Amino acid sequence: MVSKDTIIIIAICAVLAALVIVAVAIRVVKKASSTSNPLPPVQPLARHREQQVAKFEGSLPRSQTWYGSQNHLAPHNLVSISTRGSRASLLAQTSSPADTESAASYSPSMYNQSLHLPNHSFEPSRPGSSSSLGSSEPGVTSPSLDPPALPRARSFSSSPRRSRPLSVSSSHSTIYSKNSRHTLRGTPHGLHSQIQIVLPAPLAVDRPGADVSTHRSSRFDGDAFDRISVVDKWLSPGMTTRMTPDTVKVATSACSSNSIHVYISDFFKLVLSVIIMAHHQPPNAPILISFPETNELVDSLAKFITKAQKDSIDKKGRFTIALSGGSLPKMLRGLIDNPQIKWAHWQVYYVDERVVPLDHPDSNHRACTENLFSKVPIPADNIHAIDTTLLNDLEELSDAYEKTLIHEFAQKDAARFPVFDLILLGMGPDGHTASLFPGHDLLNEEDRWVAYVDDSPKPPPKRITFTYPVINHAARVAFVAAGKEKAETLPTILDHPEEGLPSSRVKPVFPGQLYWFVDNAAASKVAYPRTPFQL
Ligand SMILES: O=C(O)[C@H](O)[C@@H](O)[C@H](O)[C@H](O)COP(=O)(O)O
Repeated sequence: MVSKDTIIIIAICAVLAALVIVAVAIRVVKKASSTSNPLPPVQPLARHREQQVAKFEGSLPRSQTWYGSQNHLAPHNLVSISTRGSRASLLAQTSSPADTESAASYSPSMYNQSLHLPNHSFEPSRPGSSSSLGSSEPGVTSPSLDPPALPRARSFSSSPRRSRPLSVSSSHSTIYSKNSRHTLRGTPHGLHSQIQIVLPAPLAVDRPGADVSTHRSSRFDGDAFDRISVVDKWLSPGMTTRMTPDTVKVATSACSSNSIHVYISDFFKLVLSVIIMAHHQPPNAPILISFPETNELVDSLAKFITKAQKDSIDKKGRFTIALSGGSLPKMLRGLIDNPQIKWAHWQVYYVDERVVPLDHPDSNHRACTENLFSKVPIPADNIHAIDTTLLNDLEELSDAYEKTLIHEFAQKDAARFPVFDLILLGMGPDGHTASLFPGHDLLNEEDRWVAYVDDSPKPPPKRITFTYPVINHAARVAFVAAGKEKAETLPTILDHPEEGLPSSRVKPVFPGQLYWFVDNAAASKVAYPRTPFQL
């Protein structure tokens, strides 16, 4: 069954190939007629580029004309697709409103919502959009959860930076320059995960306040740098480009023999952008399910997990799940004596774990074993605990756990990051989740899959933890938060994500879905709309 995306891509390619043929035919005709027709007026975008080239060349010493491109998709440089009715087109700063309205679109009506390049913000799902747990109330959309302002990192000690697992490349690339580290952001299934194009300097956008010299001294870290992709980098801050078939036709038909390569390269960048962004969707809005009593929450959570494991096993023959500690293990008792659970197909990991022996009272593995695993027929080998021979070396311990993830995922899935079928999280009174604590440097970790802290504000101090790149690539992430002691924090997490608390930064990349299983006591002060529990 050909997927919708594939059909979109094929349609777009066919249209664009036709345009290329038209452009080449026009060039041939022009050459044949060899009459000197005046070029059409330079398009706003092309003019902007000429100005940029002149500015850039003026700023370079004679000897240096090329440098590793620095691609940093600052939000205002985003090229985004949005629809007007059934029309989709790349938004642009157009010379006149008329241009806006007259721009033909070439995409079918399947684009029924704004698509934005990765800026890590939730777009409210469309009112009445369906979810695997039933649809939200018609007409009620989730409040937009804007990207959080990153709090100033406190001086916690945590995992020093190291490149990602070598055997599995992530889609986040880090370019180190002499003076500073620039990290390319992008949702690993999004812009950065498929394409590698390195453009010469003049085509790289000037990041606000960027020091051009930094660019020139940039080096690509062989380990960390595995791919870079650019959208049209000539978009000046605040400028977006609307490229429509009309504009593209003009661009290609304007080609003279000595400039056709420029327009065609723009043309293919457009093609690339359209195809890539046709694939990119903003994260789904969280689904909040609140239960009057904890027991109802436990039963519904068990049904939810049962369905998730069935879907995964039916599709892949296995179910990968990661568990948190704290009160979560007790909330899993609904899985005991459940005949629908195929324990032999489960692969269980820990979202975080205290660096203590496995029989220590603080061990999450011990908590999960006492509350669940000792009561169900799950093979011991399917439970992946930490290597307690490495308790005295946090770096080695976190590396070793990361390697177990690589073994599980890198050799079975084509994804660039481990894609857990389900990750179960708790939320601490300070808004922490896993062992990711407010203001901690680990909140900004984009390369490591597993990191460590040795000064956790929640005892015990030494822990290893998944990082956001892993958490935010799961197919499903479910927070479980119950009790009135969560009532003060939950409104900040769901109603004011801009505060940037760690739990607010859990935003599974599309099509991942985030759920909150809470009781009414925890949600008593939350404004965020509830969704009825439905499988
Ligand atoms: O190892 C841990 O401590 C947990 O993974 C931690 O992130 C926990 O989920 C929260 O602290 C919430 O704990 P409670 O649910 O017990 O409040």
